[in-house]
Amino acid sequence: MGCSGCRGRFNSGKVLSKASLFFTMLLIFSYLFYCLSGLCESAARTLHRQDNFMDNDFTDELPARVFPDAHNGTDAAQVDAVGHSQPSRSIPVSNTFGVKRFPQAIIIGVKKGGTRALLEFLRIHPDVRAVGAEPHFFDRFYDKGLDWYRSLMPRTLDGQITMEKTPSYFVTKEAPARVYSMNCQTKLIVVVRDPVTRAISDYTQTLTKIPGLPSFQNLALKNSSSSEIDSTWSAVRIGLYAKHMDNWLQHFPRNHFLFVSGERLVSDPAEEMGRVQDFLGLKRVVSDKHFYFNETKGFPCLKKPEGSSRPRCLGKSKGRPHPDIPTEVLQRLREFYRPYNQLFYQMSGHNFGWD
Ligand SMILES: Nc1ncnc2c1ncn2[C@@H]1O[C@H](COP(=O)(O)OS(=O)(=O)O)[C@@H](OP(=O)(O)O)[C@H]1O
Repeated sequence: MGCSGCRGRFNSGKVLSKASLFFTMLLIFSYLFYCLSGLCESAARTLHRQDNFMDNDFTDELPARVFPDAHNGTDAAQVDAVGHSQPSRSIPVSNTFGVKRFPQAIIIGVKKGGTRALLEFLRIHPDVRAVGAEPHFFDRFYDKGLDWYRSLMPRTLDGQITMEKTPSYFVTKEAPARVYSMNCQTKLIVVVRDPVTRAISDYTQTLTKIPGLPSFQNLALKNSSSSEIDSTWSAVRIGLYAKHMDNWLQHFPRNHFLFVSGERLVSDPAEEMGRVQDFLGLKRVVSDKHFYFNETKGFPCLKKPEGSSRPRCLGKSKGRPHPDIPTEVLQRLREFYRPYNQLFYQMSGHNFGWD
């Protein structure tokens, strides 16, 4: 009895353990099948993405070294329709699939051109994976070595493109040779914007950090009695696109570059994204169905993705109101930039119509 009871228990135990083994195997196979069909990867990416579309004065300017979590978005804030950050509630997902690769494409500039918008729009694409924060490897942290740089990259599966954006590369003398020595096939994207508005945008950003900053006109002109532009001021110098481009063209052929219009990225993001996807050899997945114009923000934002409660705009540091600048100073700046712009139109093969 005891024995049969035991046997009985043993038998039912055997049945139970067989059943549980069967269900465990079933679970493992289903999970493997799910992952092999790429679904678990995209689920993980969805969670990362929701975290990564955040206020960018925060991520843009924080190098990877200081805040490594910004790269996978695990400690990020979410941004609502008008750019208010909210604490992230999603579960961090550790993604161990794929391989960390050097970026095949880099957004190298220009500062305040619309680089964050471009990167975040690209991240909707299932074949693009990008670092959240700016790595600043080719300008500030080059001595850390290529292995350090690669370690910052997200893992990618075959066929996916790794990307990063650091707008200061465009104006860094050493950057072209350094990028070339990493990979001479690197695709380079430059988001350009009218250099006058770009300078004001740059100044507006500095003003938020240094409230007692002299006026724009004080900094832009060599002295108050002359109308000579001070091209040593970084806000002015960065806008000499032809000069910086010349440095890049010493190392890379023209067909390695794509010039994105910062203005059109705002007025017609889908069209501009079409060009970018073609350049990267990607299927045109990001299209007008992903965007809507947010009246409060005054900029295009991403439509509410499936399963998310909120549409997504860039953070409040993107699309700040600019101070009024005297007309004669604007006029003077336009004259100053005109010859450089003309040269840049020739170099890029595109007239951006800033004059
Ligand atoms: N969709 C959308 N939403 C918000 N802002 C947008 C968008 N598209 C382009 N822009 C413009 O991007 C400008 C900031 O450029 P960057 O992201 O390159 O700045 S940074 O260099 O990374 O600091 C930012 O400049 P400011 O308007 O001067 O703030 C915007 O004009």
